[in-house]
Amino acid sequence: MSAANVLRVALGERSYDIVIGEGLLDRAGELLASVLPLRHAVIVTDGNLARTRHPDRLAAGLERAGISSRRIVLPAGEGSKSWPVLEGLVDDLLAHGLERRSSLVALGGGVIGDLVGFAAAIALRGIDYVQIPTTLLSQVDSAVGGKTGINSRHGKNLIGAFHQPKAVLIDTSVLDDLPVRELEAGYAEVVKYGFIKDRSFFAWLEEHGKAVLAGDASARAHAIRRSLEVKAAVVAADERETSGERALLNFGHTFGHAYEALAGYDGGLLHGQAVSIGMVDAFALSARLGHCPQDDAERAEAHLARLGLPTRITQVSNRPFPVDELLAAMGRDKKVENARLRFVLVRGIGDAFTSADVPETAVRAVLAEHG
Ligand SMILES: NC(=O)c1ccc[n+]([C@@H]2O[C@H](COP(=O)([O-])OP(=O)(O)OC[C@H]3O[C@@H](n4cnc5c(N)ncnc54)[C@H](O)[C@@H]3O)[C@@H](O)[C@H]2O)c1
Ligand SMILES: O=C(O)C(=O)C[C@@H](O)[C@H](O)[C@H](O)COP(=O)(O)O
Ligand SMILES: [Zn+2]
Repeated sequence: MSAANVLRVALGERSYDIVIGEGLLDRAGELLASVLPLRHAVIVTDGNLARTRHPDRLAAGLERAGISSRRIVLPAGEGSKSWPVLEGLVDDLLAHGLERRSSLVALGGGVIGDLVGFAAAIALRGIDYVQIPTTLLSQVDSAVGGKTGINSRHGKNLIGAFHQPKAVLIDTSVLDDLPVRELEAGYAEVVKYGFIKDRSFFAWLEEHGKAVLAGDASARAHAIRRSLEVKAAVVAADERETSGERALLNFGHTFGHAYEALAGYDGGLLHGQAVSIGMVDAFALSARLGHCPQDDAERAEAHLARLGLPTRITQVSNRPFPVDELLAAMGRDKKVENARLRFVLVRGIGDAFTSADVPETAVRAVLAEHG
């Protein structure tokens, strides 16, 4: 077991640590003791993870520090970010004597993290929870920042709450079990940080991205750490996405969420894949509007393609994605203000900004060209 490194998310009284290292599940009790006051935890995980050794490792790790646990296993997949699954989860918690000082532990990818975080936000008007992310996507993105929630038939993540975790425990070794397709999808959110904030990180990824996906421990550790540094700084600067800074983390998501909504949650299109395609659209839109050099747009797309990520919706779906339906879905984006869409655009790789000054004709042109 290698030494852990720690990153602080600075949010005043809601501040918390992200602890990163290999094999940390086995040390969960020692590392989480200070945030589990009742010495008991409810571990919520999904059916795929339940078939791995990780829930047992976590329970044993907690037990070693005298912390008992109970387990709830939910169905795997995006479909679980729904009212029925949320209701079942909260009902189970209440039926088993949940108390105000009880803590939930989300062991899983972004689906479990978003859902458990939301359950924690609303049960007894808010209890504590800890994130133990097990996918690349959740380790670099969803476990941090307190965006929790479920999907609606009206759109992605439209119901939820900001509710920060008490701690985030990242055991990078669990990624060894993650299917390659999931690893690649998570990589989209890694490269997003380079696109929006850090051109030299992007250049590093061009050189080492393949090693990250191949499981090279040192490359993986650097990619996760740098991603979290960017995310933690953005979240600390704009916790509730009010100043525009946090909206930068939504790069590619206005397009991506529209693809996900039209594909149907659990329709086989992964969030990271949709974000990859959406980021290519956002680069094309930025270039079309004269903000971004065409060379940068091409360099970004080439990298995603080389790393095995889709860059066009037609590569991952045979279904039609009519431009009017995509635009209607985009109109339900949470960044809409006065019925006007706000886009995250780039001046080039590493320099993102938001703009409401985007003619619909330009968006239509990008969608028509890329569909
Ligand atoms: N809250 C946020 O800030 C935020 C950020 C990004 C994405 N998200 C959300 O995250 C979700 C996507 O998360 P995801 O990509 O982690 O998907 P996921 O949670 O569905 O996990 C992907 C798959 O991998 C399996 N799995 C998880 N860990 C595993 C492991 N270690 N070994 C083997 N299998 C494992 C899961 O069972 C699932 O089948 C989307 O709903 C997205 O909207 C939220
Ligand atoms: O943390 C954020 O802020 C993000 O936007 C991160 C995104 O990667 C993530 O997909 C998030 O859930 C999208 O947020 P939403 O507000 O558009 O639902
Ligand atoms: Zn995302």
